[in-house]
Amino acid sequence: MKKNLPSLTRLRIHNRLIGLSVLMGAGILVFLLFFYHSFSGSLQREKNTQTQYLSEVGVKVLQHFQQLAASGEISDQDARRLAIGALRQATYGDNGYFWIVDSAGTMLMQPYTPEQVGRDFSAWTDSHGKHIVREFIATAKSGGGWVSYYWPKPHGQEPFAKVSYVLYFPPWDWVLGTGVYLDDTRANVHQTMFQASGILLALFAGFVVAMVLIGHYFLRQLEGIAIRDALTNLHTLRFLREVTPSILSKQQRDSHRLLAAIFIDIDHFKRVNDNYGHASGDQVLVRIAELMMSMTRAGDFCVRFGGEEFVFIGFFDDQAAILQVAERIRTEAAKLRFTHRKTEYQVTLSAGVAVYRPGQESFDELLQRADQKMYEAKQAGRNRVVI
Ligand SMILES: Nc1nc2c(ncn2[C@@H]2O[C@H](COP(=O)(O)OP(=O)(O)OP(=O)(O)O)[C@@H](O)[C@H]2O)c(=O)[nH]1
Repeated sequence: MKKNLPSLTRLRIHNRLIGLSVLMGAGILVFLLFFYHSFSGSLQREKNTQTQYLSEVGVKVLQHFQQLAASGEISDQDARRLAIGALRQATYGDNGYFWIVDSAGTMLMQPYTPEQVGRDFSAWTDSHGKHIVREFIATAKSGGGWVSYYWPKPHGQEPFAKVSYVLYFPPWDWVLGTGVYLDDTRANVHQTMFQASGILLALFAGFVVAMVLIGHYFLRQLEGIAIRDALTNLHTLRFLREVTPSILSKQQRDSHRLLAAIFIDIDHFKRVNDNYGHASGDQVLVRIAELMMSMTRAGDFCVRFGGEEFVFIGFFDDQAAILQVAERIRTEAAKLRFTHRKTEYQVTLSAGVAVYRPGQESFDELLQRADQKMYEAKQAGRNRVVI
């Protein structure tokens, strides 16, 4: 009999592991959705803060040149020209740039559409009909802030949703703005999400592999506990219950062979414990178990049924073969020599044999009959096999 957990138990454990993995996968998906939602929100806020910060830097550049003019180092006209020149060069990010209008709505600087410079945009509306330049001026003059509108990207015609941070520079009566296109932010979110999902999926895969390996390890440990008796290393009664259906179906497949149970009980075992101690009793149990195991062939197996009761389950060609095995276990057991503090002692055992009657009885009834035969062996004087 293979040393495996019964298939039903294995199936249950596997189903639980699969269920756990599916649950974890769903958890990761929910986490990714939540992450996507909160990350796109916070990235948008972060980009908005950046545009504010850049506008403030832009105003500092204006201040710098304005102060040079105020100190007389350069003319006011040169200061304005140099400031515009510096900010025209200062592009950032994917499609970021500075622009400047005056408070009358005239475009003073736009790096990508220089033909617009000098034109009056005060009445200009974006593709959604919004008077954006008026809003720039009003927002900037009231302390600065963000304005949403539609504007083409550098080197393009099609307008895209954009958010600009606008600030007013009173000395020159200029409005300066910086901005981000919302779809650029979204593209950033998608790229980051793609990377994050890759990392998470790799971690998840690693976790599943680790879980399978750890699960496999504990399964092996459990198999050992559930299948084998700790003292004798024989199969447990629980294991016998689990494999009963497969024993019976094997019997149906090999119906020409006899399925037999040999019920074995050590005679006067209580005396061994009483006379030589429990550890000696354990030693006897271990040696008898080893003896039984040595008699097994492929398909047979031995079970520790109770304290000093064992069952040998096997398939045999005929009744003589069953009796031969039962007798060999009995006679070989009687030859075993045990010692306790230089005192030598031996044990005998009684065995009851029953052959399965297909269609007439259950497996439990087979065991009961074997037990009954063993009882008869005890009654008849012990150290014998009864069939
Ligand atoms: N050492 C040891 N003793 C055990 C173990 N399990 C059960 N026993 C002992 O086995 C003994 C069984 O005694 P009984 O049921 O009276 O049977 P017996 O003395 O073998 O007498 P018969 O079966 O009538 O021949 C008890 O003393 C139990 O304590 C075990 O794991 N180790």
